Amino acid sequence: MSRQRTYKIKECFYTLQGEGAQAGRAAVFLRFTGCNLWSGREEDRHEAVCKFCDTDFIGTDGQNGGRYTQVQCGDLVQSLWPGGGRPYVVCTGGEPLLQLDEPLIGELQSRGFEVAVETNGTVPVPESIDWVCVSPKANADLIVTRGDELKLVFPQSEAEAQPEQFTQLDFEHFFLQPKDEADADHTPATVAYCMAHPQWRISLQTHKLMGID
Ligand SMILES: C[S@@+](CC[C@H](N)C(=O)[O-])C[C@H]1O[C@@H](n2cnc3c(N)ncnc32)[C@H](O)[C@@H]1O
Ligand SMILES: Nc1nc2[nH]cc(C(=O)O)c2c(=O)[nH]1
Ligand code: SF4
Ligand SMILES: [Mg+2]
Repeated sequence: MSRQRTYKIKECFYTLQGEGAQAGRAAVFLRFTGCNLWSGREEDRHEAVCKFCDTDFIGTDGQNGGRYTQVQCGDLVQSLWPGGGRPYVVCTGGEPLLQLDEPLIGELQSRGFEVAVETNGTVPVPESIDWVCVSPKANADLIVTRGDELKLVFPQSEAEAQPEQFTQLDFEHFFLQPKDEADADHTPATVAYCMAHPQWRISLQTHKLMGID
């Protein structure tokens, strides 16, 4: 008996894209389980490559979470779109490119969806994706050097994660996104950097400001 591959989905929900050049646009978010830069367990955070993550991406216990085949995943995403407009799905995680592949992208596109990805840039990007957002991380090999937007969390102390390291790469948009941290407000420093370096725009996490997912 042949077994169909399944995708492990943490959660899937309909909201507005909060960040970057598509901020404000209605989107289905498809959050994949797992990441290559952190286990997702709080007790491992201090030794993770990526230490500032704001997301729970372990397991399949979120809203609409579960293991889905390609067609089931398409059904789920399509069921959350209200109709009208240009259907938009943002694949995120965790690191979505550990699982998202050409067959699933094709499945979503065949249902009329424009397919976006939020990636840390350490995993090759399938050619057919419509919108690529890369968010580089210090101490992680950046292999994705082109795309639609580069969205750097700011500040990061390491030399290799300074904004100047990325300005020659082949992206349409360059964003700095203030690092969301419990006891510090990094917005003023991000504002100052963008004003001093006009190639960069600020990306606020507007969903958090609006109190939506
Ligand atoms: C949770 S990540 C998932 C996708 C992928 N693993 C990545 O890192 O791009 C989604 C976006 O949130 C950003 N992000 C994560 N933690 C953040 C924080 N504490 N403050 C601001 N942005 C954060 C990431 O850099 C990325 O742009
Ligand atoms: N509304 C909303 N916009 C987002 N943009 C990127 C997100 C992510 O976690 O990848 C995110 C998210 O979690 N919610
Ligand atoms: S790479 Fe993305 S999902 Fe992974 S820990 Fe960092 S911000 Fe979170
Ligand atoms: Mg998020």
